Amino acid sequence: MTGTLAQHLAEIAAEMAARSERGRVADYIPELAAVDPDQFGISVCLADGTQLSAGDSATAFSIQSISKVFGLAIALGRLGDQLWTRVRREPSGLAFNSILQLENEGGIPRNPFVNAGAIVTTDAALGKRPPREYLAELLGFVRAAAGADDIHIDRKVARSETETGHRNFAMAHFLKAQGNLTNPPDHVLGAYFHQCAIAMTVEQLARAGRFLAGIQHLIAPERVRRINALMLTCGHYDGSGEFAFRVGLPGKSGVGGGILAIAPGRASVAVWSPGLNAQGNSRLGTEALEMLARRTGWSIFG
Ligand SMILES: NC(=O)CC[C@H](N)C(=O)O
Repeated sequence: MTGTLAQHLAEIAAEMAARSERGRVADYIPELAAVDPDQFGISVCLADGTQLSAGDSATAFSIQSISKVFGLAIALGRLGDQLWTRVRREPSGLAFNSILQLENEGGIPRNPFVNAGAIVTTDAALGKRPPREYLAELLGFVRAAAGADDIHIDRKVARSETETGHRNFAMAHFLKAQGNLTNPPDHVLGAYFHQCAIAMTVEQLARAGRFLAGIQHLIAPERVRRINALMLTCGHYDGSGEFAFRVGLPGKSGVGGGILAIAPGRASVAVWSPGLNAQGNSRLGTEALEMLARRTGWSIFG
């Protein structure tokens, strides 16, 4: 299996390196606009402990919204099912940063992976603590999951988004007005922007996802199952249906071009290519996962 898998990964990386249509790098966060789109990396951790990688697998990138998965794990650990009184579990059918639904639906975000839902989840994970303390817990969790100490927050990316993230400020203030934030909006967003600015390689990210594949035990299996359900239905925003159709795995994307995909019981997979499709998900990352799922038969739908 590992021999053929290594071959699959090498072939996928070679094919992705040759693509000319690579999507558009996120430019609404100035610091991310400067990333070279000509990069691609993939890494897979298997249940037997093997890890195989190809392409730019040791280059750190901004994990952005993939961090929402780790933040959700921490919020659920602190609040348990109480979190679901403040955020729902339905796909939004709208862009990750859309404000439209929030007023219509009384300040209760559709799910923890759209920005509004992640802002509420971050507020819940913060509790009454200063953002610094929450970020230390989050980094500790990610480092423990990845088995790596050299994972850091890229402060330039965090600052870049703090200076330009006006849509997120608008949402946080609206949530506050609706009584769905306990902390001041700037504290919550300080934590949120810094969490999004965690930089990791696909090798580290694939290892950090093992607990979601059930091949490392970090949180209760019941929570793992639920986080996977949300990744499948909401992890790619208004591209979630298409991702389930093409790849058939729970996945979480970020505008840095990373995707974490989970083959339950089998593997944790991380891909990265900075160019995005119209829904803000990695264009080549999705294509690579589609190829991998087809070749391995890992789709959860058989
Ligand atoms: N989809 C994403 O990765 C979005 C995360 C980004 N930090 C934002 O809030 O806009």
